[in-house]
Amino acid sequence: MSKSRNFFLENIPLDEAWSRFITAMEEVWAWDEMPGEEVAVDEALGRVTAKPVWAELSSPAYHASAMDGYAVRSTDTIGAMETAPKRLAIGPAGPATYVDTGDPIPAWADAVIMIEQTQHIDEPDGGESIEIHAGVAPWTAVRPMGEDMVATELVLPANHLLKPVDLGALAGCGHAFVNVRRKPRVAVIPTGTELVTVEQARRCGLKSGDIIEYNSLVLSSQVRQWGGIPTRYPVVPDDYELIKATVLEAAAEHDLVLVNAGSSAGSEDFTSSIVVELGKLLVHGVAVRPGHPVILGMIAGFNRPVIGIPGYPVSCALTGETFVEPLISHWLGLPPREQPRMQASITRKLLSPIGEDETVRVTVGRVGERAVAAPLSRGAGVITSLVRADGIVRIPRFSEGVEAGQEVTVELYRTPAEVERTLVHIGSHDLCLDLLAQYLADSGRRFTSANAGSLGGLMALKRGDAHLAGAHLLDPATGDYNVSYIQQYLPGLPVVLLTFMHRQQGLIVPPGNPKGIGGLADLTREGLRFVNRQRGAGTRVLLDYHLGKLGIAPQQILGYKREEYTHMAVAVAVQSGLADCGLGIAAAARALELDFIPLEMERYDLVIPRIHYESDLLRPLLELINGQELRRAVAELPGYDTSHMGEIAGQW
Ligand SMILES: Nc1nc2c(c(=O)[nH]1)N[C@H]1C(S)=C(S)[C@@H](COP(=O)(O)OP(=O)(O)OC[C@H]3O[C@@H](n4cnc5c(N)ncnc54)[C@H](O)[C@@H]3O)O[C@H]1N2
Ligand code: MOO
Repeated sequence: MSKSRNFFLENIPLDEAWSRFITAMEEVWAWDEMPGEEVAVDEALGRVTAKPVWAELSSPAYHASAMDGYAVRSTDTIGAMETAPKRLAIGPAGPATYVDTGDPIPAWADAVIMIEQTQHIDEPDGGESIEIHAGVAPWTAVRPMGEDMVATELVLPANHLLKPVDLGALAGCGHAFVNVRRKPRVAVIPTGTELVTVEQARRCGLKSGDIIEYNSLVLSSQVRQWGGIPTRYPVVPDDYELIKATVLEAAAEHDLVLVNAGSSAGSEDFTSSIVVELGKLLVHGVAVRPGHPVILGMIAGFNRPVIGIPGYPVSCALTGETFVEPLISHWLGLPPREQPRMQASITRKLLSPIGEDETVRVTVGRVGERAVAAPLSRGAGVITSLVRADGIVRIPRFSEGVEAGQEVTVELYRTPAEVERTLVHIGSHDLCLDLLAQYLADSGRRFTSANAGSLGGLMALKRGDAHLAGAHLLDPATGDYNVSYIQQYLPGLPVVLLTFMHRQQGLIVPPGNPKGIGGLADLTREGLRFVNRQRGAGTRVLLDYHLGKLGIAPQQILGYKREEYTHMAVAVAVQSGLADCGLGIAAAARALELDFIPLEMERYDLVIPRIHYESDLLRPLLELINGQELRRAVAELPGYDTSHMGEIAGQW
């Protein structure tokens, strides 16, 4: 069998891929629901019934008193009135007998009178009785036998996911054990010579090319969450025979084998060839993105399905959701999981290739009357895009994308109630916003932030896509920040300009400043490579302002046209040696242990439309900005000054 690389990736629509997979499983009975097994009821939470459950015993098993009081015959109480009370002697055979809530009522009784509605009388003859002032209807305050469950009655159907109350009902009607579907056993095999465990990384550090292995952690946790039993295998290096042997061993003992990475066309991507050798390759390449190079196949002999899961972490997690979850649900007799959905307006244009269903991760919030969805990073390696995602939007393969402002359906990872208490920030990003988010969480608010640069933030406010925008736009003419930009770009929109903090901008240089850079005047030096920020970024405006003052033209600077989108990206360019310096904030330099040459404290404001400024939703944010706690936390970060925090720098 050839061990050569497989360059051929198909583009099979998702429905077609599923139908091939299901047909192949049906042929060998691998698509059948899992068989049942008996488990004790106190072990059965989250399991799924394999058979209907019928009550063994009735509950209650006798006519029970529903109240503390006296059991009576209802006929003995007829005629009792406020003006003509009746007396009933207390005795074991009636006409009145004391019972507690839950006690069986005597066979002769058919009702209970609550103790508060009786008056106790000591009779002269030493006997006791009660006086009642109203008659009672039959079965008053009595829980008749079988009120809850009658023996032989259906208590739970088959294919029912057991909740805590279900377990109570099962025990209550006499079941100590319940027949539930066996949990599917799923092997999770991470492959890749570059992979190291997080423990190894902590012990020995990371060498260039090392990647911390965590996809198997994600996949096995997904499997467990969806009701299967994962086996997380140790990393198998990129060795054809080793991977093959592991897959075979796993197939013998599991219902499903997941092989992670090695799914595409690289020199060490063996999974598809191994599936061909061990059984049948059904699909290699599905028309979805991320997750395109997915492999679906069957291992002959054991008749086990195998899924080759792409290595990129986002592709891996989404392939789990797309293929593993529905399979486990089906085996357990459950319908595929359905996320709550909502309509939202997308905050920016998204282009998407025709021919592939694309899954875009978004944050979601409600800004005024509109729900808005802001796209997160589309990189298949950016696991934090899934961590931060409030939901996903699917762009169908027939479409070229969506326009800004277009309505889309979001499949939510959160509850709609969480979306309602979300503050949406679009604008320039700063570390302090993360701090703000932490503090806001204590007040029950979520804070999502999309980095669109200062001007991008103002544009988002104009479209009604955000509650607030962080901005640090210097006006070269006045030396003031943001005011003239708001007047120019947001005419007619009532807004409040609230100062958040001042932060140190300066030149980020390698440790020890090897090129001896002293300031912006040095940027024109022969051979010195600069890295710039994108147009519309406040930092870029600041640079241009100072270059103007120094009489330096952009053409004089090598790398002026090389643009990065965040402070961190600038710092990374310097750290990796791609540039000798870049303009950015002190915090970014500090994060990568780079040196920093201070240039100027710039003002960073929050631009907030008045309608949101005065809303209940934003009140905790204003309280934080005006309080001491957040101020102290920001002041502790290097390069920040909080002496103007909370001042109103303008309002319109
Ligand atoms: N020439 C082509 N190259 C690639 C194609 C293609 O069609 N033609 N497809 C791209 C797409 S799309 C994806 S998705 C990836 C899939 O890659 P593989 O499944 O072959 O996985 P690797 O290349 O081994 O790894 C990709 C990436 O993910 C990291 N990784 C792998 N396993 C883990 C793990 N267990 N935990 C954390 N991270 C992991 C790995 O180190 C790589 O960085 O292929 C594209 N290329
Ligand atoms: O399919 Mo890959 O998963 O797009 O990144």
